[in-house]
Amino acid sequence: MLEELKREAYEANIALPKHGLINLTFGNASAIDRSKGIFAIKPSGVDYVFLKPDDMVLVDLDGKQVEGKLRPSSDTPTHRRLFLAFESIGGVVHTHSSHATAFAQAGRSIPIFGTTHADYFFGDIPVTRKMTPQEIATAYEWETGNVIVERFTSAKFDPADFPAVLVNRHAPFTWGHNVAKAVEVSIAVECIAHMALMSLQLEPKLPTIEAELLNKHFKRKHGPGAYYGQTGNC
Ligand SMILES: O=C(CO)[C@@H](O)[C@H](O)COP(=O)(O)O
Repeated sequence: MLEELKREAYEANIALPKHGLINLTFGNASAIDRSKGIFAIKPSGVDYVFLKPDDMVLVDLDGKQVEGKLRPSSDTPTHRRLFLAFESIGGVVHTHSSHATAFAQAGRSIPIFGTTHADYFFGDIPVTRKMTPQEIATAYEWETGNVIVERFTSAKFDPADFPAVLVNRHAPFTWGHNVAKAVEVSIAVECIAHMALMSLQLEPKLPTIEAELLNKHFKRKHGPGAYYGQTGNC
């Protein structure tokens, strides 16, 4: 069932190590078929080297596993929470890319210092609050999705303008109109985080980008007729 969806999710998952966004079995990617309310996600704990398209696990939006011999990713409830909250997205990616994860572990958003950043995000890449001991001890992965949704709802962020978040003490989650776009955003987040870290080393008091430059770069990429194709490494 849904062979094409499983293939799409598979391609996104194997792209993560190819772009240096994860090590070992960290990270996961998922793609949703909105017409069926089913998403395909990486199986838990399987080395990316051994992954096959048919290993992808199918889960519905109620959290029920509808197909797959293997256990779905441990982060499946987080992906599901995001698919339910952000109805325009078609794919979610979670990585542990080093520089973006450094900002997440430090509880820092990624400040917008330049046009590379402004091409993808309409401002700083936000970080969530820390999760409470209660949230960690109960439905941790679902609550991880909740703190992301809470961050976006409280700031009135449009998930299309900010297709990424840093989960405090954890790592980045990204999304897009399809999972290939979510992979591209994950590549951009890691590039931008690395540049931001180096910029802060060069100038610890560096102010964020001027509004006119942000508007010019973001709007020319995301305005009417903008090209949404996938690019390679940053
Ligand atoms: O958040 C983390 C680790 O902190 C995840 O990246 C897991 O390591 C992925 O686990 P599975 O998808 O293999 O269950």
